Amino acid sequence: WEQSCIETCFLILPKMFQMSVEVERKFICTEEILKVLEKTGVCVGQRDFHDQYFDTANFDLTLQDFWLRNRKGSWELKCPVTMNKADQANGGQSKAEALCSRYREIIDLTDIQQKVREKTDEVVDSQSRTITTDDGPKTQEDETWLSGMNLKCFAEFTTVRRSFTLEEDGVQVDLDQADFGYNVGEIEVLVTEGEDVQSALEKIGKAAQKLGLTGNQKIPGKMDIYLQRHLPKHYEALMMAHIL
Ligand SMILES: Cc1ncc(C[n+]2csc(CCOP(=O)(O)OP(=O)(O)OP(=O)(O)O)c2C)c(N)n1
Repeated sequence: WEQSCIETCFLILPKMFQMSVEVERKFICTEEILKVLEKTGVCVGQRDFHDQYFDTANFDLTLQDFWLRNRKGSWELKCPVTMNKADQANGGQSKAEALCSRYREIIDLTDIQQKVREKTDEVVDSQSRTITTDDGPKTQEDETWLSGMNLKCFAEFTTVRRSFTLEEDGVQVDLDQADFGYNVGEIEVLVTEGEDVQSALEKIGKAAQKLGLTGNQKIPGKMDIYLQRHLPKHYEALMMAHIL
């Protein structure tokens, strides 16, 4: 009993708290929207960060909608979230959902390496190539595991981000300026995995209305534009696979 309590407290609980799902809607921030945001939101700060994104030469991760990045020295893996039964019963993708994206974020390096191995091994298996199992040391700074899994940096850029909070519980609005010349805003709500995503979508819908967002087209993110401009082959492969 004692052992299982220790495991729950030190091994399982911390990981449960890390399993967050990010629901977000991107938008192009016009002068009018900025005015409303500055009036109704609270600016919680400005920061800049450098992102490096990694994949294999065959785009094995991104073609499965997995996005591995290093931001300011920390590893993050964004994984696609499949629709649950309640969402399917709700009639599949609603209008609100069509404008939003949702990803599960893994930040524990061991979990990231395991998931990446799983995702790239599937591809390796199907092509009958040799599987590399020794991933090397597992510290945030040690990057030898990347070459062990044939991962290379394919994109890197710096973003200046201004963040605001809105009245709605847990709604954050970020205004990003990427150094390759693309500005994009996002309304974001974090939910714990398994929680009802519908309430997050509703909050995002209300925030969008408040800001006066019009149009019902999904707005491209920084990576979409980066790939389109700098890596057309990779971009085309992702478009063909309906990832972007
Ligand atoms: C609109 C849209 N954007 C990105 C993707 C896929 N995708 C490409 S790169 C990528 C990873 C990060 O994308 P994004 O959330 O746009 O970056 P950022 O805002 O800097 O991250 P945050 O600070 O919020 O964690 C994804 C999920 C998609 N399917 N649709």
